[in-house]
Amino acid sequence: MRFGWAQCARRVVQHNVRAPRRLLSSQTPPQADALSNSTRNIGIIAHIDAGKTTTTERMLYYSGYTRRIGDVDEGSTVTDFLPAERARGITIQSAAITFHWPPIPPDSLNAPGSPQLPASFDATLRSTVPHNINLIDTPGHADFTFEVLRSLRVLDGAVCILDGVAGVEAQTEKVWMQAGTYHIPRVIFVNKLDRDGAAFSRTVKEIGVRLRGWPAVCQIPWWRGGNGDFTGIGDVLNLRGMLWQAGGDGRDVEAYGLDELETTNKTFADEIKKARVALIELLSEHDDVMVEHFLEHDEDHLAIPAIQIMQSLRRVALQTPQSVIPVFAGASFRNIGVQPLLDAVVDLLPSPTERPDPEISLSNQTSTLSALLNVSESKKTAKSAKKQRQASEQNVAITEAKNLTACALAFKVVNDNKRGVLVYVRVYSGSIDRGATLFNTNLGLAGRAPRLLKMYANDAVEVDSIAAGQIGVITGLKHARTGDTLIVYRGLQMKGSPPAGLSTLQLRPINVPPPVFFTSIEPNSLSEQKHVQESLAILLREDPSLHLSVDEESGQTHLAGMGDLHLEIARDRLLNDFKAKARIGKIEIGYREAITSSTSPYTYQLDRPIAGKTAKAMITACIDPVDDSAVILGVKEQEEDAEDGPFETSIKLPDNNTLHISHRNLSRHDSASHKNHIPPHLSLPGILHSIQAGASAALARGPFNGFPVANACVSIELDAQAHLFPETSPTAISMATRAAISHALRTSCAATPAVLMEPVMQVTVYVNESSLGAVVQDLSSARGGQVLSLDSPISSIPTGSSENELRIDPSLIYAPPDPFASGTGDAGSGLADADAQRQIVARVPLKEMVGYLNHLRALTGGRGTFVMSVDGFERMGSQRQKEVVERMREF
Ligand SMILES: Nc1nc2c(ncn2[C@@H]2O[C@H](COP(=O)(O)OP(=O)(O)OP(=O)(O)O)[C@@H](O)[C@H]2O)c(=O)[nH]1
Repeated sequence: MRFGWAQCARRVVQHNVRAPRRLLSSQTPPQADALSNSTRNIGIIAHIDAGKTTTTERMLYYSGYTRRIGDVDEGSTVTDFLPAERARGITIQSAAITFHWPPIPPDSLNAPGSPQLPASFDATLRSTVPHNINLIDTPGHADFTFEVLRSLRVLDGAVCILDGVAGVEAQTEKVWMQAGTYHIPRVIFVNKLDRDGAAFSRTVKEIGVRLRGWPAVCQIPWWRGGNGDFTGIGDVLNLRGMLWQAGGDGRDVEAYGLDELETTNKTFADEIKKARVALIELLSEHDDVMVEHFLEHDEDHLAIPAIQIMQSLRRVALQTPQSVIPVFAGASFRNIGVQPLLDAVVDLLPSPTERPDPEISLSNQTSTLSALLNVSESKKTAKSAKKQRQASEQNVAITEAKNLTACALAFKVVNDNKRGVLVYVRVYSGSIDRGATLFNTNLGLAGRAPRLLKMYANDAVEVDSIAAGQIGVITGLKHARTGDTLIVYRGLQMKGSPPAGLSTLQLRPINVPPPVFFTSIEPNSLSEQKHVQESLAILLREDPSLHLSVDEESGQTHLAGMGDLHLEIARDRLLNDFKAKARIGKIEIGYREAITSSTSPYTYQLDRPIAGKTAKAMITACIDPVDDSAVILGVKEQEEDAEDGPFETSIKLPDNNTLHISHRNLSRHDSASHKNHIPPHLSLPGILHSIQAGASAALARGPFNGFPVANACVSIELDAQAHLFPETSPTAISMATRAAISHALRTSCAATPAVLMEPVMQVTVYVNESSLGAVVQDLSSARGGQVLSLDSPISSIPTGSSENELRIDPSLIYAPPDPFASGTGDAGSGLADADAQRQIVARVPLKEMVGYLNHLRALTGGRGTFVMSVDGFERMGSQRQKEVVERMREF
């Protein structure tokens, strides 16, 4: 008998909805709450090539957004729309697309309002009502980890796609853990089960061991004909087999009930029952309500209704930390398994209203957004003068919070050829209306939002507002960058700013890792310079993990980034997308240099015209090395508040540098005393800002070989009466600071030479036992690395979050047998075999890791993989340093 899934298939076939853009423009916006509840902000995460884009294309097709399925290999996908992505077949930028699942029926396209949600989902699956899905397809390549991180911040849930042949790969593990640190509930889709060598069972066991969660197998593969042909799935919740028509577009699906399967394919029917028992047992261990259902149904695993299982799965998937991971199966390239995955997104992943309150920082203190909006939270007594002051600033913010009408995070900036710069935002509270004045709390600037858009990959629809919980785009913002917080404040004027405390409100910022590769950029001619600079400025707004500096001596511009592919893509975008005419140098490793001796204070006096106006300023600077041979990655810029007394402040700069500014005659917090010392046309915050800008510029180019300076403490002594004049402008202060510090750097280097520091990576290599010796030998001898640990993945669980501490014995995980697996138990899991997988963790200089993948593949018969991230910068030995310096001279 055929039944069940056909109903769902019909839903897809019949509702062949066109792109839903008409819908948004014609429809009355639904109530914000209902909209939030029916919204899923989800990301697709995985290792490179697992099939994220291929799966996303199917999602768009089945939802009715596209009328044909895009193909990665033909370069016709919707989400990978950049020419560089299409040319390489990889995702570089996370694309944000909105669609509905299940699709909105064509006959209700013009109906007013959005689909009504039932009062409760006790008796109905969520996936029976159309939901609004904002999906972000993220890159899988390690060079774009920052792109993934900034997307994770705005997601409420994620689908992790695994390659059923490769299993859990190195980058998957990394992104999985990153999503875990943001407490993002995740489901897994084991893809590519149609490929030769696909091993669902081994993959499921790897999920348990390497992703450190209990896999809840919701579907099992249906291999037909005894030859491993993957044609459908066994639906463990609904106890049925689902068969996709071979070679079709995936809309023709037939369902076979357990009774029918018992007669036609008993082994498969038995396996579905076994999977059901395992699922109920697993859920009962983590969900008391499931235990009750089990008892109510006379301890019959097969008698529990699918809806109760789905509700239980949802409860456990939303637990923090997530210890149960729902697992689905398919082959998106063959159009198998994508619709049930979409149902799972709606049924199992949370709506924005079910997510933890977003973290904020306010006047250097962390809190949450709802605590800010809830005045009572603020009235905490503070003891020290410093704390009282901070509390009072916070109270200002909190009493004024009633006027905060929206708070959003700009998580992505894209330059669109047709529409100009698009700023993608996630709104966390209130609603941004068209024409609203937004205050950027990172830049301290106000700007208007003339147009608001909803994005359908590279297609856009204009909307009147973006409500809380939604992802949308603002056009026309001149300065907003990725990572900036935008607020709407009642009564805010374009030139004004919100009250003191509120103007410092920031949603959780992301630390940008230090760049480790760089290249030089030179405009082909003077007339090209402006366009090259403007194009670079847009690239930097889009991607804060790119860094720009100008080498004063050679006049060259240096662009630094996270990896060679990262810079290669930036170069392509500059030359091909922005049509900038420039010469781009070779990609080189970004070293740092550290001074080794202190200098005495040196005063630089600037007295020359700037832009036709007389400019004067004096700055006294000295510099000390920080006694630390390895730079700890501390790139967060943070101003530390000094206690009361003479004015003193320390600002942490990237690369373990510190800027210390003092002024004997000023009091830290008595602004009345400032008026007596600081010329009226200047302000203390403005002066500090100019000094910081000058210091950053000076430290960007070291005295030894022009690499950025690391591990230095710069002290600036400011004497407003002696150093500031009526002709002193912020630019003059910045230039004088830069000159004073550059002089100090040269003095130090002349006394004792500076030393070079090189980026050292933490490398995790996954190899089979048989290649372990060769790889360890290569890492530690040929590459000068230091092996830190050598484990089978099961015993190498890092400590940290409690999620990471979950250890799972693979023999306790249920997984159906793979068609060609041998032996029992862990057969095919790759975990108990003699040639089991091993994990090597080592610290290796980045220079030695260039081109490592090919070498590793040669050493391991193509089976080894690795991930790496910057661990810090370390002083180089003199021979190594000499070689690098000689090579740099050629460069
Ligand atoms: N046989 C088979 N191939 C697949 C399947 N899904 C994806 N592929 C192929 O795998 C390759 C990578 O697919 P993508 O969708 O680009 O993978 P991705 O995860 O988006 O890759 P990045 O964005 O570069 O990380 C392409 O050649 C796809 O055609 C599948 O289910 N079966």
